[in-house]
Order: sequence, then structure tokens, then C-alpha cells
Amino acid sequence: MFNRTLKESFQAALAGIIHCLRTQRNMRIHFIATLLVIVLAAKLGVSKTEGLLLLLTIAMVWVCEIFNTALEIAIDMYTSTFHPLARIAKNVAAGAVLVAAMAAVIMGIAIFYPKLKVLLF
Ligand SMILES: Nc1ncnc2c1ncn2[C@@H]1O[C@H](COP(=O)(O)OP(=O)(O)OP(=O)(O)O)[C@@H](O)[C@H]1O
Repeated sequence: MFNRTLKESFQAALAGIIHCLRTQRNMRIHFIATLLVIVLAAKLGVSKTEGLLLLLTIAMVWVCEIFNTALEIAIDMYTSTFHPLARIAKNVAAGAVLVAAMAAVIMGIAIFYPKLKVLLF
């Protein structure tokens, strides 16, 4: 509606991601974790399949956090006072992030632990 060109749509989407990074502590944690995974993958070496699985897992966490942030903003726009449904909606969205983050941790351990074990012992 407001974005007239593809470039403007892309810029708006990028602004959304930057907003999440600026305002959400959890998003910054995901960002640092992503950097760590990239460094580990480069140092230890990963297969194409492992690299793609890591990419998919990282994207899943980012997507959940971005949607969680969008939902929080929409709820805050709707009500600034305590509402039991607002609490449930925010908790449910936070639950999605938790599920994705737990899957990412399991994926990271499954891929990196055997490589670290070989390197250390
Ligand atoms: N309007 C509201 N009414 C009732 N409970 C709320 C409301 N807003 C927030 N909460 C509760 O406070 C928690 C934190 O909400 P907040 O909007 O501060 O998100 P946040 O600290 O950014 O959370 P997250 O860790 O998911 O990023 C929510 O999970 C919810 O349980």
C-alpha cells in the first residue's frame, strides 16, 4: 500500500529486522549465536548438508523472534493495560521462539560435538 517499488518493500523489510535487533535483547543474543555458529562452522568444517541444516535452523529462530516481536508490537498497540488474553498471546509467541531455540541448540550439539571431540581428544 505504502511501498511503491520492490526496492522500497525490501528496505521496509530490512528496517523491520534492524528494529528487532535494536529493541529486542533476545534478537541480539540470536545474532551473536549466529556469528558463533558461522565461526565454528568455518573453523571445524561442515558438510554441505550440515551447513544447510544450520542455515535452516538459524533462519527458523530468527523468523520466530521476528514474528514474536511483530505480535508484541501489535498487542501493545491494541492495549497498554494488563489483559489476560494479551498475556496468553505473548506467552504463546514466546513459546514458539523457545521451541525453535531448543531445536537450534540440539542441532548445534549434534553437528559440532563430534567434531570438537575429535579435535580435543
Ligand atoms: N498487556 C499485557 N497484559 C498481560 N500480560 C502482559 C502484557 N504485556 C506483556 N505481558 C506479559 O509480560 C511478558 C513480557 O512481555 P513484553 O511485552 O515485555 O515482552 P518481552 O519482554 O520483549 O518478551 P520476550 O522475552 O518474549 O521478547 C509477556 O510474555 C506476558 O506474559
